[in-house]
Amino acid sequence: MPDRTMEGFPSPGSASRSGDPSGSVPRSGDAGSGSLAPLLVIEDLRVNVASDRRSLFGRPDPVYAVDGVSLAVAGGETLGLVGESGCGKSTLARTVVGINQPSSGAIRIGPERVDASTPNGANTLRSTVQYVFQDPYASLNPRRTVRQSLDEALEMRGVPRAERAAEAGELIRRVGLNDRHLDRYPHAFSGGQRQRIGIARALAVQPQVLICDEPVSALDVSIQAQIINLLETLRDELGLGYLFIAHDLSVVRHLSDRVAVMYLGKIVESGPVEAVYAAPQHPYTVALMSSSPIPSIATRERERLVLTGDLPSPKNPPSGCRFRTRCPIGPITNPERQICVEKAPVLAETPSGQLAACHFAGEMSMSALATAGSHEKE
Ligand SMILES: Nc1ncnc2c1ncn2[C@@H]1O[C@H](COP(=O)(O)OP(=O)(O)OP(=O)(O)O)[C@@H](O)[C@H]1O
Repeated sequence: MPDRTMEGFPSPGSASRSGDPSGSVPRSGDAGSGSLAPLLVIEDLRVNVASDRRSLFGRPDPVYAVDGVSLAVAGGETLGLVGESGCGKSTLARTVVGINQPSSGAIRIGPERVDASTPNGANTLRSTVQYVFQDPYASLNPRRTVRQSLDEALEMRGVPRAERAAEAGELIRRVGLNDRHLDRYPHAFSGGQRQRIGIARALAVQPQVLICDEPVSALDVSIQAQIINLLETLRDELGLGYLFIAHDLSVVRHLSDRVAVMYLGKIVESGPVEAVYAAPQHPYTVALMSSSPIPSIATRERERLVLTGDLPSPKNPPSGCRFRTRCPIGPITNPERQICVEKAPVLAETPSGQLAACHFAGEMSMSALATAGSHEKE
């Protein structure tokens, strides 16, 4: 297994992890959990973010911020989710925990389909999947001490009152704080400590899956490493599955077994993290990777692929391939690229073992960037 350790991210657990599915071939058509039994399964999920209020002009047209996404996360593994701002990562994550309602598709916990709009489904989700927010301060009640916040979650789990103090102590120590922190309010803590408390609160319900939505991007770099290491340790010790959303590709690479790349509401590439980082098959992934300062995926004389234009709006996605308006493969006027205008590509297995949704998958590589049209040298 390749060494995934990096400066600032000592990784005691990852070297000995035997369940790494990097070499396994995911099921065709989704970003599946490789050879491990999936805990959380997202099937063909669509999420309409248009307001459903009627106006004089009737109901607005649907706006699918998530449009046909299938993913799976197994216990003890991390699925990284990357893509530029506005591609739908948070909408997907919020739908999985029941904050947003799906328009269609399914969410399963193991074999059981859960519907967050029913009391039973909401309960199942709350007790199995927990959200770790980018800003833990926003998720902690400023008027409650840490003990009170943990107590609430422990009560929800049905822990008897007499046992809660001991459990709260265990939880706070598990995240690297200590008992004297329990009777303080959130404002008394630093950002990193608050994130530890947010994680302790998530753990209090004994979830199986954590949705980590940019959990370290608001923290100082030195603190980021500590929180990443804590998440890694918890995953390995408790067998948790993580859906890990981040912009920092180095962090995603360090923590993830597999990675899924999202563009305008759809997964455009997914696979074992080493395969995707070493040889991205979708031109969007190539562009993302080329803009990231990760030494091992950069050529010696780094080439940077610069995408032109902004991410289109999900209100009005391009026909055919959604990436075609920014695709660096070649002019869309080329007759051979008509297919990109006419037909939406589906995720299909590539020779290198990952899935990519591109009619020309693999035609643009990191090493070919030097000959690509829109690139810069650093
Ligand atoms: N409640 C809403 N009403 C209207 N549009 C929305 C709503 N929620 C999300 N969107 C739109 O859906 C798209 C996806 O947003 P989302 O926040 O999920 O993206 P993201 O990838 O998580 O971005 P970031 O990395 O900046 O958090 C965006 O175009 C956004 O404007």
